Amino acid sequence: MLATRLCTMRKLPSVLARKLASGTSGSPVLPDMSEGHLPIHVNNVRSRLRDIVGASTNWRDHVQAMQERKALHTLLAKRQEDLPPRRMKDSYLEVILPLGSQPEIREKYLNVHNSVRFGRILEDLDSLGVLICYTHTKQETQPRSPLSIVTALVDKINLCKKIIYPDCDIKFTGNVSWVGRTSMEVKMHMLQLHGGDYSPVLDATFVMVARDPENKRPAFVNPLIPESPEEEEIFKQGELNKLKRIDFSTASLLKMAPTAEERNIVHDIFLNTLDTRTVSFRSRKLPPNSVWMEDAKLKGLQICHPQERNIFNRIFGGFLMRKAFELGWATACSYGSSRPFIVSVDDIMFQRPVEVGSLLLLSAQVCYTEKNYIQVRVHSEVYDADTREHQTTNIFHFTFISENEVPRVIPKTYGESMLYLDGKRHFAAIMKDI
Ligand SMILES: CCCCCC(=O)SCCNC(=O)CCNC(=O)[C@H](O)C(C)(C)COP(=O)(O)OP(=O)(O)OC[C@H]1O[C@@H](n2cnc3c(N)ncnc32)[C@H](O)[C@@H]1OP(=O)(O)O
Repeated sequence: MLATRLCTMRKLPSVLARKLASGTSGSPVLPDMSEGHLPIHVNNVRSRLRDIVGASTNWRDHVQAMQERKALHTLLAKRQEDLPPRRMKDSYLEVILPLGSQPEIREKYLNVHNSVRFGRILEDLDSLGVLICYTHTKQETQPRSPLSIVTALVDKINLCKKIIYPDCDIKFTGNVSWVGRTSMEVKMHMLQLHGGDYSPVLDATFVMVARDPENKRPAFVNPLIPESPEEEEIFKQGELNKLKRIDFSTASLLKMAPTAEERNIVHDIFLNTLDTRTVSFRSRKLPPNSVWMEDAKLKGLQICHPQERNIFNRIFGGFLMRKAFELGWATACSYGSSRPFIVSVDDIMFQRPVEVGSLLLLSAQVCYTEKNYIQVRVHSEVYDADTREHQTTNIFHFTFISENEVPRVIPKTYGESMLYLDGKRHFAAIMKDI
């Protein structure tokens, strides 16, 4: 039994590893070092971003820096057609996180299990994604970019390694893979050095949106021209991803009733939890090896200090992801009573910016389980203490695999049943992907 479980855990990553190695995950754009694309040290990514937009390094100067950015408004293109098209390789970047060769930077990335904190990787991916978009939209004649490029969506991050080693160099690569009018899809890959070779660890797809210098209205970005049949394929996939996202959101359980099959699932769960000794719809009994959904959640609060701001003086998306991931991980850990490993992150929507000074409330809920897998949803909202209003800022979806088989999570109310079905849909989409 145990051997079968271990096999399942190993099989999942190797399938993705083969996909990554064969390039089917969308990375045929080759590094073109001759065009000046030298690898960047991870510590320089954010300083480069600050230079590109002219962000202040001290919070006390942020109002003045924002005023100066306002003046860049005149540099925005009036039509997308006025902007020169770019190739995929124009935005290709490589970033090195030298955990092996520079031990002094390890501490920031280390967790207590002697592996790398995935939350830190989320932060690095977010900064790199934005830098890739600035590289795509760079105009040689403009020393400062008038664009404010923000993360709108983490479409997916699929991992093919359970452990990220804290003492081996990491390389991130990525480029813009699809462009709309004001939005850009970015594909990124992370590899780790073992025995002289870099092997794949994860691949990620983010969507970034360009806004005006005050971050109030959308702004046009340079078109993207695919140059080869492989790039045509990647571009087409970007188009399909956009349509898939629209379909997924149209069929959202917040807008539409569940399908007939899903309704049956919910009703079966209801019947299985009725107490047969009392003829009542109200008397519910937890089946063996199960946990009520209401007992499978954790909450957290974050005060959003200026230290966590991004280059636009809002809270850094990577920080929000790290906090949500860590709460999600703790929830999975406490649920499964063993160490969970992240398998996939999908569909993180950044619905509205989080202002510096906000009170950020995070709620993590185990919403679906299957064998060793735990699907966790983290909801984040800002709370305005003056008006007592709550506003949702993000929804995060994380899939973990636990070392042991976990109990089934059981919804009791209709609302919980919808969360369960939403978690099941996310889980099914992930399993199809890997
Ligand atoms: C260190 C530096 C890092 C900096 C990075 C960050 O930290 S950023 C911080 C974290 N992120 C944020 O704070 C962003 C918060 N969210 C927002 O501000 C907003 O929701 C948004 C700007 C993303 C979208 O605003 P709107 O919905 O009003 O935008 P609008 O409808 O005009 O659409 C503009 C373009 O975005 C696309 N778009 C909007 N939401 C999308 C989504 N969830 N997934 C995919 N694409 C999306 C649209 O298709 C359109 O593209 P086309 O025009 O191509 O058709």
